[in-house]
Amino acid sequence: MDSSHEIFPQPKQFLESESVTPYADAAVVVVPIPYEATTSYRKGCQYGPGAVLEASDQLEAYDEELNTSPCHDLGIYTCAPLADSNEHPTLAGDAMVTQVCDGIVPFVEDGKFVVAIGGEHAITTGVVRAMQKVTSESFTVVQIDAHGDMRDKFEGSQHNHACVMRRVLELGLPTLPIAIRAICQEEADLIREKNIPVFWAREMADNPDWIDQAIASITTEKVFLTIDMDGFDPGFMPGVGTPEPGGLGWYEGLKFFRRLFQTKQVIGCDLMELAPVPGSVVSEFSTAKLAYKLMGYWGESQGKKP
Ligand SMILES: N=C(N)NCCCCNCCCN
Ligand SMILES: [Mn+2]
Ligand SMILES: [Mn+2]
Repeated sequence: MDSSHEIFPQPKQFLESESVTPYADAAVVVVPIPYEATTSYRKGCQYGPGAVLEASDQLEAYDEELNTSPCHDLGIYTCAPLADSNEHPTLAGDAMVTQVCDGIVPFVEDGKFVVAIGGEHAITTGVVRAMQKVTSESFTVVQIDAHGDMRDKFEGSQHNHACVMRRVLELGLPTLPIAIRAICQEEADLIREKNIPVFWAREMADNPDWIDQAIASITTEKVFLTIDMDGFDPGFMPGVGTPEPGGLGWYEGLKFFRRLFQTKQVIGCDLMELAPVPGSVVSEFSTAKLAYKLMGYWGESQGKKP
C-alpha cells in the first residue's frame, strides 16, 4: 500500500510526544480497534485504544533493557481506528471481522509489524485472518488470557469475546493458551478432546520452567501473539472486562515475550480487552508500555539497533 491511505489531519499517533513517522518510513503500524459489542461484565474496552494512545505520550522513548528507542530506531505509524464502536455502535461481529481483516492485510503485505489494540477479544479473529491471508505458512496463535475463550457461542453470538479462540481453532491454526484460570465445562471437554496444550495459571505459579516448556511446545516457526490484558494479574492490571485473580506478573510476562521473540518469528500481535478504570491511568499506561516493549522485542529480533 502506498502512503496515499494516510488521512489528514493525521490520527493520534502512538508516542507522538517523542516522534512522528510517516507510514512509508515506519517498521511498526499500531492499529486502534475500538470495537465493543459482546463484553459480558465490565464495559468500556471501546475506550481502550484511545486511552492507550493518550498514555503512550507519557512513556520514555528509551528502553533501558534493550538500549534502544523503538520510536526512533523502528518508526511507528498509527492508522485511523478500524471498526470503531464509538462511530458505529451497531456494527455486527461478522462485519467487524471483515473490516478488521481487510484493514490490516495491506499493512502485513507491506511488511509492517502490526500491533493491534482493542477493543474486545472477538476482534482477534479478524486480525488472525489478515495474517493468514498474507502468510503462506501455518503459525501458532499464542494466547495470553485468564479465559479459554473457546466456547462455540455465548450470549447468542459466535463472535462473542468468549468464543474467539474457538473461531481461531476453526481456521485450522494451533493455539497455545497461557495463564488460563477460568473456563466452562464445554471448554474443558474441548481441551481434552483436542489435546490443547494449556498452560494453567495455577500450575505456572509452581513451575519455574514454564517459559522454556511453553516455547518448546510450539511446533511452528511463525507465531501470532494475542494478549488479553486480563491474562495479567488484575492487581496491576485492573482495567479489564472480566478480572480473574492470579495471572502473569509484569516481569514474568516480559521474560516470556522477549524469549518468544528471540526464538520464534512473531508475525504480529494484539493487546485486547483493556477497559480503563475511571480515575486511574494504571491499566492504560501498562498496556501502552507493554505495546512499546513488544515493539522493542520485535526490533531486537529483526537485528535492529540492539
Ligand atoms: N472475558 C471472557 N472471555 N469471559 C468469558 C465469559 C464469561 C463467563 N462468565 C461466567 C458466566 C456465568 N453465567
Ligand atoms: Mn480474558
Ligand atoms: Mn480473551
